[in-house]
Amino acid sequence: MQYTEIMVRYGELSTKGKNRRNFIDSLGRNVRKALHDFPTLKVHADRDRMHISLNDEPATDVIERLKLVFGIQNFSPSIRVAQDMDEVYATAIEMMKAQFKPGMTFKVNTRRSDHHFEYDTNEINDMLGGKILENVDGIKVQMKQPDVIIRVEVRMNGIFLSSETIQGAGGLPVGTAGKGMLMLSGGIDSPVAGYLGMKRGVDMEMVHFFSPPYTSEQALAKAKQLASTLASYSGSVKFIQIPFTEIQEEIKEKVPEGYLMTVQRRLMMRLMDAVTRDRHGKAIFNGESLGQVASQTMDSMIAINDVTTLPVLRPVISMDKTEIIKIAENIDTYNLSIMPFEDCCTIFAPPAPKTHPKLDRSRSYEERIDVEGLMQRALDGIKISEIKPGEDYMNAQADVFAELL
Ligand SMILES: Nc1ncnc2c1ncn2[C@@H]1O[C@H](COP(=O)(O)OP(=O)(O)OP(=O)(O)O)[C@@H](O)[C@H]1O
Repeated sequence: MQYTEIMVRYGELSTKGKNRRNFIDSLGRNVRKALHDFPTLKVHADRDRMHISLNDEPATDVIERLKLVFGIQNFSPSIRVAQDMDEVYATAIEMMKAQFKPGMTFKVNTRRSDHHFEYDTNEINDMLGGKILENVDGIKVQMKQPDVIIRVEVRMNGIFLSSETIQGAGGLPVGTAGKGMLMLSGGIDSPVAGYLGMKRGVDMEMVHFFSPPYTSEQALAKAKQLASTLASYSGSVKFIQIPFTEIQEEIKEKVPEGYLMTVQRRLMMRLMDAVTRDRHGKAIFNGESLGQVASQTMDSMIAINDVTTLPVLRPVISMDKTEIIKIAENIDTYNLSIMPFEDCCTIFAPPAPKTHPKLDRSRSYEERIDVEGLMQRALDGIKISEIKPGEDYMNAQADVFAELL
């Protein structure tokens, strides 16, 4: 069927009282961004619904993009006809025939915003229901949970018909919760944490620590590729890479082995604090899940959180690994995450890190290194780039990958 419009129903934002306008405007901006390469589309957001006029663009491509936009509860591809019941009958019958299977049930559900139209909602339901029964052999009416609901909307500019409701991504429009900074490693958990934060409306920037020559260009490319996958949910993301080699070397030299990991993480957190404040972010996000590894005990969190007063949000904190993996598969980050590239933390990880580090010791071991000088040099070496969905960072490394597979 040649659809003319997609009608979008808002998610949770309908309940947000006076913030509603802000939410609807953000959603409008995000939808336009997601559809920027379809220049003829027209997006119009009103109080209750958003209408996307397709202007002959193929609905299927637009539908795939819309599925990723947070703040959409669901949406329906629709066909606009004139305010003329004969046109309504013909289109609805065609719509029904296109999906009819023996034994199928249906009902008609009409809404009317143009109250001048000659028939009211009950009359339209009855008249159209009757025509469908006459013209589609074997179909039956059922009021409760029918297989198909033919939705009819009578508006000033025409009558809109739809029969399909496609699930949206839910959540809140990206940007409505303010800016946050994700600590993005190459692992499974942090991309999932980023996705979940974005789903709650956070405009997420991706921060990656890397340690050349101990970590390779491929490890960096992998983090960028993960950022590009996450960018599908917001249109684009900032990728902030922070050089971490000198810090790790100095810690390795001066800090006892049991506290290597804790002091490294304190320095990461100090840098996160500085970058987040500098870029007007409001919180730090990471992929920690309680008890998963040595750095993820509550004692470790006390010893590491000590260096920042910003909120450190951990969206996957209470999830099992299998639950995290399920989300990673759904959002298409899993296969990337399991590619075998060394992370800056694993290379400098001690064989037996303290799982319950002491706060006072963490502080005093950290005093052995030149925190200020090291941080300043790392901050001076930061590189920031804009990453968009669908960009390919791995192919540049294709030869190296081919050898590894
Ligand atoms: N190189 C890095 N750059 C940015 N953040 C990092 C880096 N390494 C670790 N982190 C952050 O610290 C968190 C804990 O890392 P850790 O290596 O202990 O756990 P993990 O379970 O392997 O997490 P992940 O699967 O996200 O790598 C990560 O989820 C991530 O948010």
